[in-house]
Amino acid sequence: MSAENRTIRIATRKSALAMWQAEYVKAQLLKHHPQLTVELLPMSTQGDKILDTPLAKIGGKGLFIKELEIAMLEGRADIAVHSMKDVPVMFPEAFGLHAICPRENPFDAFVSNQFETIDALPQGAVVGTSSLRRQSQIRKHRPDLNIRDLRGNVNTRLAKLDKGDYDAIILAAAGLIRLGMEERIVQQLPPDICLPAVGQGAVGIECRNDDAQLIELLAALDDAPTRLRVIAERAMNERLEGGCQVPIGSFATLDDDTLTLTGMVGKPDGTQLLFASATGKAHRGKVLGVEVAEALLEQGAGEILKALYQ
Ligand SMILES: NCc1[nH]cc(CCC(=O)O)c1CC(=O)O
Repeated sequence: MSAENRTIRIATRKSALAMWQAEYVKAQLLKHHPQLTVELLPMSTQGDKILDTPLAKIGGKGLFIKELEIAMLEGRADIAVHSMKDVPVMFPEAFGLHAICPRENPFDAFVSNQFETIDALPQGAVVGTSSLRRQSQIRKHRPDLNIRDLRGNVNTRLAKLDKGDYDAIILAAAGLIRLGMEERIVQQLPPDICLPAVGQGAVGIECRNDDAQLIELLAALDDAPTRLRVIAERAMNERLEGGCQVPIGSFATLDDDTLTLTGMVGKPDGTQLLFASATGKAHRGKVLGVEVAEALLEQGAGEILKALYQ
C-alpha cells in the first residue's frame, strides 16, 4: 500500500465537537495530500456513556480515548483526533501524537443569557461547571457564587443554561467557536481569572508509532508553535502527576523563540491557589514544564492534589 492510494480512517467520538475536529483533520489531510481517501469512523466511548458521575470518580480523561486506540490496534482505524485537553499525559507506548494542529482561542468563556460579565453576577448566582480547575479559580475570584455541577457535551450544557438551570456557565471558547456559536461567548475570561487547562484549544492527531508512512503524512498538519506550547504545558502536568480530572491550569505563550509557562494548582473550594511561571527558549519546554511543576510542589501543590485522591 503506497501513500498514493491509501485510505485513512479517522476514529472519532460522536459529539458535535469531536465530529467537527475529525472533519477538520479530514479536510486538512486532503488539502495537503489530495491523493488520499479519508473516511470517518464515529464511535461511542465509555466517557460518553457515563454521564451522571463526576469524571474524577470513574477514571478520568482516558475514558474518552481508549476505544479509539483499540480501533487503531485492531486495524479498524488509522488515526484518532483528540482535543489535547482530554488526552492524558501518560500515553500508551504503542501510540504517539504525531501532529498538533494550530491552536484555537485557548481561554474559557463566560456564557450567560442575562449577565454581561462574571463580575456582574449577583451574590449567590448559580454557575455551572464540572471542572475542578474552573471551580477553584472562580471560587477564588467570586467566593459568593454558587457553583453547580454541569456535564454533557457543549450543546447539552448550553441547553441546560437556556432552560434556566443556571445563571451562567463556563465553557472553553474553542468549542463554541468551532461549533459556530461564538456569539454565545459573553466574556472571555482572562488568564489571571481563569488559567486555561493544559492543551486547551489544540487538536492532536494520534496514530500507531509503527506506521511510518502515516507519520510522514501527518507532519504537514503539525503547527510548531502550538506543539511547543502544548509540550511545555503537558510536561508540567506530567511532573505533577495530574492524571485524571484535576484543579490544574497550565498555559504557555510564545513570543518569537521565548516561551513563558504559567501553572496553577488550586483547592477546589478556592481558598488556596498556587501559581508559578518560568521563561526560556521554546525548545526547552519540557524543562520549563518540570521547573514550574517543582516550584508549585515547593509551595504545597502535592498536598492539595493528594487530598483530592483520598
Ligand atoms: N472537557 C471537554 C472539552 N474538551 C475540549 C473542549 C473544547 C475546547 C478544546 O478544544 O480545548 C471541551 C469543552 C469544554 O471544556 O468546554
